[in-house]
Amino acid sequence: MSQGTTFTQHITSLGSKDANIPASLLVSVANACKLIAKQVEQGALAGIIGSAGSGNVQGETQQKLDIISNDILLEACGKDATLAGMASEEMETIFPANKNGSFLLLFDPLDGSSNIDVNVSIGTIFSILKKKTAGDLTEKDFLQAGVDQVASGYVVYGPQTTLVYTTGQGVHMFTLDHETGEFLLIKENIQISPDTKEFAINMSNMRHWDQPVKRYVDECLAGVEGTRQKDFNMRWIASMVADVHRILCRGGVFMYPWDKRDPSKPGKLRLMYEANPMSFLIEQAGGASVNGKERIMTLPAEKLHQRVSVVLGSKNEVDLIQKYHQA
Ligand SMILES: O=P(O)(O)OC[C@H]1O[C@](O)(COP(=O)(O)O)[C@@H](O)[C@@H]1O
Ligand SMILES: [Mg+2]
Ligand SMILES: [Mg+2]
Repeated sequence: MSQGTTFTQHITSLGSKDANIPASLLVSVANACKLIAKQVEQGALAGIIGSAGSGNVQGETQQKLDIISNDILLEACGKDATLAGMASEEMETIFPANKNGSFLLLFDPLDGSSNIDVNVSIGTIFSILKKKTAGDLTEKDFLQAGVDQVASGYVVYGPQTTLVYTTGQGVHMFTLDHETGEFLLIKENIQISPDTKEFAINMSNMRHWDQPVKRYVDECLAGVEGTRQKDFNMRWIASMVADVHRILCRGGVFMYPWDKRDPSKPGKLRLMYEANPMSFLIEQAGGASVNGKERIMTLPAEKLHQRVSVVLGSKNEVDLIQKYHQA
């Protein structure tokens, strides 16, 4: 399709050929994200800056915008007749929608919460599954592996508001045009270069990492004089959504590995609404996504708020890190 095609046209055209594509639901998600973008742009003028003074089920302090974004998504998507129910980082359990709905929506309503107050890119991440069994909706309906996703994507609220999505037919990127209020196509079938000289990791956790991650980062830092024989650059935005966006645009590797701070936690990021949707996009763009040893998209889903270690991005780098974990 040509540049300038609206997101609604793009997804409706795909949806008209395949009933498994949640076209109307994706349009609802995009519309909700336009409303969130407005709040983000207004910042302090809209009274959205600062802590909400509450905590979520994961023990994290909620920002006002975490809650506002969650409410906007519930309200805008709950009306969609094809949606059976939702789950979110900000809600302990599931939120039923329509009895006859056939899709399930999971989201991180606001990713990069620590960046809200400092005007750095943040985003919304979403994953869509099919409801596989008839009857009342339960949490179990949501516990599906990443390979079962029928769509995923994110919207990044940065200098531009950009929507990226996949339904398993490539990865496509749209930018919000404030004149028309539409997301307009800017790039179709994005591919990530298999090699990179850029890595993203929170270096302050270095002393807590496992040996394979230490080895990989040490080798990057050794530059042209080391075994990799090339200089690497480091970027860390601390919003997964913005770090993944950079990787889709120009390659790179992103890591949030398991570390010794709390050995009982498999990682910081959440499988169902952070790692799985991003893995679907990355794989569709020719990259790879693993928890160190295994492909993230085939990991069994055991809990709504399950955590996972994440290594994703340019294929050759991810393969190397995986090899170090298997050594
Ligand atoms: O504080 P750290 O270690 O830099 O963590 C940053 C990571 O945490 C996250 O902000 C977690 O997501 P939420 O903001 O949705 O909780 C990721 O986006 C980001 O990659
Ligand atoms: Mg997040
Ligand atoms: Mg969040």
